[in-house]
Amino acid sequence: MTPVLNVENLYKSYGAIPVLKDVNLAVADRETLAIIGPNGAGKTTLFRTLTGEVLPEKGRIEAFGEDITRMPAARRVARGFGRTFQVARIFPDTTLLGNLVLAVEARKRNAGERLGGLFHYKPSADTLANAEQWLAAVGLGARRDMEARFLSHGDKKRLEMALALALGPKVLMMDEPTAGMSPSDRVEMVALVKQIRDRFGVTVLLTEHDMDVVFGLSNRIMVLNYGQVIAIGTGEEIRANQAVRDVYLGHEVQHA
Ligand SMILES: Nc1ncnc2c1ncn2[C@@H]1O[C@H](COP(=O)(O)OP(=O)(O)OP(=O)(O)O)[C@@H](O)[C@H]1O
Repeated sequence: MTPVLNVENLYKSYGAIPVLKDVNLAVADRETLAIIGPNGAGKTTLFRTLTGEVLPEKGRIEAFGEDITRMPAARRVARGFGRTFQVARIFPDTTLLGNLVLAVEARKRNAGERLGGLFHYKPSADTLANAEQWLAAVGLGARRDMEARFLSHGDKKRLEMALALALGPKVLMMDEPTAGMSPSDRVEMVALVKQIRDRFGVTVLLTEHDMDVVFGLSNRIMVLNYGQVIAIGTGEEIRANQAVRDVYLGHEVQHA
């Protein structure tokens, strides 16, 4: 089966400093893969080459069999790459429902549908129903008329997830989905991601520092160190890997 994502010999440097050194990776359909490693290992850079925010100097990225190495980020979204950010990107002064209406309409526009004019604009019943469906999917249905800025940090991340889902992703890319969250919000986020991926059949790629989240969510884990892949495997394999223990997990993993 063609992998959802196939990365070959990806190389990126900033000035004289190589940040990704010939990274190879294949991600299977519906897999959840976490990219971990010490600070500065290149996780965010790798993530951004996949979303299209950073262009590699060498190597190739294929998605669903198509070469997307130089494809702009917006077109990747239209190809099925959804994403969330370390700091949730939402529309703070708009209601939750209003946020979702914008996302649903963006998807329709991507699909070539014509929407109403700028003046006298009113979302269609279909758009509203869709928007409500996504809010409900992340557990925010009851607060549809609240302005987004009043949500807690954890709920802003839920809203952002609904925005990403409303664009119809096949791959959901999450940059530190639990950054800055309380332990209870983290547990809820893990449960939500599991529920979403099983219900909608999405492939999930994430970077994350919290090892409970990483081991709790992932089918496979990739470990980067100084821009090189030092290990890739299941949670058990990664826990048992001496090189990974030496550079990253240390004694922490013995308690995980
Ligand atoms: N735009 C840039 N210009 C110059 N150097 C950069 C740039 N972005 C990242 N770097 C450098 O590239 C290296 C890898 O950074 P990257 O952010 O990808 O690491 P990371 O593994 O995500 O780290 P962290 O866990 O701290 O987020 C670091 O040494 C960083 O300082």
